[in-house]
Amino acid sequence: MKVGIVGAGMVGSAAGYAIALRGGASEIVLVDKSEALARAQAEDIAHAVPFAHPCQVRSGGYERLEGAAIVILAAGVAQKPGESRLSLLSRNAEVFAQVIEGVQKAAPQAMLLVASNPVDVMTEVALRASGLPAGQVIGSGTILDTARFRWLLGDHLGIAAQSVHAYVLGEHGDSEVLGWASARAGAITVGEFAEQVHAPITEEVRARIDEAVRRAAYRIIEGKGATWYGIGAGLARIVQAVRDDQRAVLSVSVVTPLVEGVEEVALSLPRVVGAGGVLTTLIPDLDPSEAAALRASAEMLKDTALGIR
Ligand SMILES: NC(=O)C1=CN([C@@H]2O[C@H](COP(=O)(O)OP(=O)(O)OC[C@H]3O[C@@H](n4cnc5c(N)ncnc54)[C@H](O)[C@@H]3O)[C@@H](O)[C@H]2O)C=CC1
Ligand SMILES: CC(=O)C(=O)O
Repeated sequence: MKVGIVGAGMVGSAAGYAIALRGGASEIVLVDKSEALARAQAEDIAHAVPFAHPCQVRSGGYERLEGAAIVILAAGVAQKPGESRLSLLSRNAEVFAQVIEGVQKAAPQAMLLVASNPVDVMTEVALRASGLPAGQVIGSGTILDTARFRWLLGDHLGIAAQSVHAYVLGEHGDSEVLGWASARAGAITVGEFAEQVHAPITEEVRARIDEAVRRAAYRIIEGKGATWYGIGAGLARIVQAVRDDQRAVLSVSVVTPLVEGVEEVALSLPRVVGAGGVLTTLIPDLDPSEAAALRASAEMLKDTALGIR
């Protein structure tokens, strides 16, 4: 499968690298407004290929995206320390107007996988600009926040993150909702698991994990200027689910007909992802405070998206 990546900065290049290491594509094409950057990133990633799986890694203009099954959109500006994701909206919406036109000329059928922030609203921007079906314009949404949540829960419980089934819902951003009520460790609730291993999830533990997930990007950006490994791996995970028609349950963002009374809003819920893109959306159990928080997140995203229509 051919995968395009527009925006060969930290996120785009990390995604390309992770896809190459996972064997997620037969060809990867990097496009950037800086051709020199795209060329250098492609050459560097290609040098990892002999240690991984056969894959062509190239760079070039939009025309080189012809035949791509999926194109990752990671172009635009990123947050500066202390800046919120939502503050990037008008600048990145302008970038997307050019980028989506270029992608669609070369690869009109390609599924779009949006990473640029604010990713939920940018997913809606990409949907409206492309005219593709909603399930084929996928935002990485909370795939990264969910990974952070699972990692922290696994660490607290002393088990692999892979054995923790828990999702972050709503916005990929400050209003996101950690789904504690539906969280499972193995086949039991995280609360029951925590009691059995004598590591109770007290209010203090819960608050610590919530803060660590919600503020992760701010902390990492303060320390190293940007985040890229986690999202690179998350984007590669979504590509693999599509490529292999895995029907994996992943928390990703698509424009959703109805969430907690809010219509037509892009946000994250657990969704079945396969060859056709998002195939099914799942509504997890929510306690009343989670339902209210999800509604507030959906309303905020809806209002923000209406502001740029
Ligand atoms: N969804 C998520 O979980 C995450 C999203 N992000 C977002 O991803 C985006 C990219 O972040 P970074 O890679 O760190 O930024 P970066 O600045 O390293 O890379 C952005 C790239 O976009 C390119 N670009 C800008 N305008 C363009 C245009 N019109 N056409 C083609 N290329 C263009 C730039 O030349 C640059 O190479 C940001 O919006 C950031 O907030 C970052 C981390 C996680
Ligand atoms: C930057 C960003 O969106 C993240 O690391 O969550």
